[in-house]
Amino acid sequence: MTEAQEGVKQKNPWHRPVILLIAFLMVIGIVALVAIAVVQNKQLPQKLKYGIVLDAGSSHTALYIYQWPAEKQNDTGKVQQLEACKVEGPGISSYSKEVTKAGLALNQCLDKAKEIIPEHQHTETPLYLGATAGMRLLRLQDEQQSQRLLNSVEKFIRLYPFNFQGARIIRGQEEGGYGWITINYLLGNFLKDSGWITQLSGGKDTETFGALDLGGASTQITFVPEGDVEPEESTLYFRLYGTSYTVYTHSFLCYGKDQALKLLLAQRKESVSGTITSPCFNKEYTRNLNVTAFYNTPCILGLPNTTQDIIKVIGEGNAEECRKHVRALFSSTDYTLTSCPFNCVYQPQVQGEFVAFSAFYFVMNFLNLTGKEPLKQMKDTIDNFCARSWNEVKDNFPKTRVKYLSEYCFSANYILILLTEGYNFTSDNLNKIQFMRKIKGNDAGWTLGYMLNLTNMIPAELPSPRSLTHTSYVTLMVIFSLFLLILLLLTLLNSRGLLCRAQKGI
Ligand SMILES: Nc1ccn([C@@H]2O[C@H](COP(=O)(O)OP(=O)(O)OP(=O)(O)O)[C@@H](O)[C@H]2O)c(=O)n1
Ligand SMILES: [Ca+2]
Repeated sequence: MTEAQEGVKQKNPWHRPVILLIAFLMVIGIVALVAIAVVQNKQLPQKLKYGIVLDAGSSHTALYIYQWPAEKQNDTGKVQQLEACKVEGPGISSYSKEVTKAGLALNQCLDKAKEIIPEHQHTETPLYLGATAGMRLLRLQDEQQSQRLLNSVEKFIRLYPFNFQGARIIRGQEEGGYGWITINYLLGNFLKDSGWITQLSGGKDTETFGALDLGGASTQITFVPEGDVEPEESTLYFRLYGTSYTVYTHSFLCYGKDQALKLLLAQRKESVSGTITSPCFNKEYTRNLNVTAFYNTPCILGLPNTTQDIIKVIGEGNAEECRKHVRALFSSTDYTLTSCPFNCVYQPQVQGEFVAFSAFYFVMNFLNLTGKEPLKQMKDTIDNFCARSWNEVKDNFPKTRVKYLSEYCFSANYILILLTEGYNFTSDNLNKIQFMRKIKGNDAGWTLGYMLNLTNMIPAELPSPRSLTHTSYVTLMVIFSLFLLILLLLTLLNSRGLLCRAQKGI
């Protein structure tokens, strides 16, 4: 071996500790890259789970089927609505005189659930039935009858193979609270990014949206106020994904759209001939009311003072006048259960964004008023609609159900007054309300929140992260690639320098 060869060997770059360190770091870098890729792309076994909720509302019942990947049940936004089935006929409270029929009516939707959910999972699929304001009113009228009705419905549902968890009347506060959970869960507001990079940096809490629900027999408002929430009965405390929320909620029984219409018509004193005129229906519209059936609600104290069995309602089509009649509902103590609704019920100032669903959406969507139109434009649209004659309206919307169509003039004015004079939205913050029926393919309503809660699918604390979010994954990949590139360059530069020096015999 020549002296020069000996020199090159002695100065072989792989013999230097710095080069060994670089090589060691490169190996670590490669192992890290492979590990990240494996963790990120590992195929989780895809077992799907199912849950069923029956929403027994005052005007109708609907069955919802939810689905989620079993392994990810505590992640936010993983539960999806698979199916919504509308039960034929009215709400269950309408069957108080023929209780067995209430259960029977559910069979079509329950059969559908049996078809959709794989048979081997039927017995493990929880099924809940929650009844709302229609049943709350029936319970006030006749508690035993409402229990008999629920028992009969339960008996029928038990004929199905699902894991039935019982039928119950949910409280107004629960209805509001679960609606609020549903929309914020679907909007991803409880946790914007559950990736561990975000979590390590303290996590980012997002503002929640308030929830506005207008049913047939009650209406709910639920939101996180800026200041304190005072009365205990209007306060909900939630701890979700590591954040505590103090939420204001109130449910106004009798102030759903159908009961409010009854209150409105009960204000009118009928003439001797048994007719009532109302500015809240289109001109030329007439409706015959069966006095005992129509006024048979605990929201109205006593029947109207009439000898007639039938009262005829005649539309006048005047929105401005209609709003005056509606306003009276919010201050009147004559006919209502609650002696002092709205004005006397404590409510903190509305703040932040809101989602308004159910009848809020149906009515505003019909009038093309779901685009955050200014208050003036809302009023003009409603005024124009009410001023149209019933025959013209009917001809223009032949496909819309007459029951809904005939009430849009009243409903729109009711919504306007409820929002601005009941809940105290102003022309400045009315545009913070988004009227929505669905969020990412899921119906907005209390049912999803109810199921999430009862199946313990919303953890109080942050679940430990299992895999990376896409952002975290890409960031890590870029960092490690740069790291490897720099190491490679350093190695090249270093070995070239050494080689040159070796060749020169330095
Ligand atoms: N396309 C539609 C569907 C429903 N409605 C009306 O909207 C109201 C509320 O419907 P919904 O939210 O389904 O009420 P329920 O859940 O049945 O009532 P509650 O929540 O008070 O028990 C009812 O008066 C119904 O007639 C409407 O105007 N247009
Ligand atoms: Ca409802």
